[in-house]
Amino acid sequence: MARTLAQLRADIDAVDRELLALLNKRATFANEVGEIKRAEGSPVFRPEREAQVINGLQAANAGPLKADNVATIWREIMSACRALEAPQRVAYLGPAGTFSEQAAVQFFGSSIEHVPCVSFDEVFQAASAGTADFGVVPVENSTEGVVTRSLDLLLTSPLHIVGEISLLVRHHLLRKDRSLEGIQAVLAHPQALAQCQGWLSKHLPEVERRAVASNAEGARLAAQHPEWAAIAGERAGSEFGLHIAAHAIQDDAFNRTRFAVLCLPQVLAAPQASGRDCVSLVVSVPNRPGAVHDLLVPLKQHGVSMTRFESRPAKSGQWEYFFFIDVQGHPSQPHVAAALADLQRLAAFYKLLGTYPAGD
Ligand SMILES: C=C(O[C@@H]1C=C(C(=O)O)C=C[C@H]1O)C(=O)O
Repeated sequence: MARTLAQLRADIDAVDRELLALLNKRATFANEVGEIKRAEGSPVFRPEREAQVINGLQAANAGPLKADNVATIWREIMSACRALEAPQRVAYLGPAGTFSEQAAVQFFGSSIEHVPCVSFDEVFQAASAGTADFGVVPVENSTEGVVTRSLDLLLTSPLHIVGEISLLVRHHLLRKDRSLEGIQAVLAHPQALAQCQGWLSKHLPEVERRAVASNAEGARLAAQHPEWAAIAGERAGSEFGLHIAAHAIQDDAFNRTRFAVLCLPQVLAAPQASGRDCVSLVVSVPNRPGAVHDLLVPLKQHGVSMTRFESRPAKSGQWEYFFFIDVQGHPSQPHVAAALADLQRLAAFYKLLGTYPAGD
């Protein structure tokens, strides 16, 4: 005979008690791991280990839970276990409600200490000076391309990349009012204004577009000035009590932003191989014909695939460039190590930005 609602709920309650006991047992083990790490002076956060835990569980998952949900649940479990070892302080472009904050929470789980900053420069500074253990900054958007300030800061920063996360970015027009009537200015971070320029030109062609330090800052100001609207995500809207006057106004429905997770090598050295890894580096080449072509030959020769190639002006006034390159693999793999060694030999400037488990 089918069980009643009350019986099923009693079964769920019993399972929850078992889960709670098991989760606490897991947390006790993590605490012990923390003691060993403290004695050794080794890092609390081990992204490659967390990636292996999630990949292993997804492979073992018999369902009906979906693989994505398994990842989300365990990311939170590991975040709580990690916080027992030591709280991780994470810097990002604030205030509360930014996509950077969402990226930080999605990457580290919600058991972190938030260090909201007013600019990307301050995020780098907080993580370099030790006010935060990690920094999270956007590096690339699928509509607008690279986030130039982040790349320029990476070039000279002592921080290295230890992880990445990509978010689907949906921008809404947020306002005290629900209508588009009487809007005198639209406030947002320049990246968001650029990602919505088609919609703005069509629906609010005469309205001033005003760049502010972050989308959440725009939302905060729009909450105080009913004649202003902000472009930001849902998180910022609810944070500042605004209505969605127009939904998903970004020009590309699949608009995504990729964020890099940064820290000092003393906080966390390059993560070991997780099985699905990425290497980021920046190089420059001598200003002669064929130099860029020559640089890429070792990648082909050693069978290393390149997933990104971006150029940034070297600011020398000489039409010289830095190239930001991502390749698949880990330096512990001989073909990757050989390709990187060749690259280093050919480049006039070479800096390894980081080795880390590949994001989604
Ligand atoms: C428990 C550990 O510390 C942290 C927490 C983990 C977890 O909860 O599984 C995994 C890796 C670390 O980020 C560990 O290193 O094994």
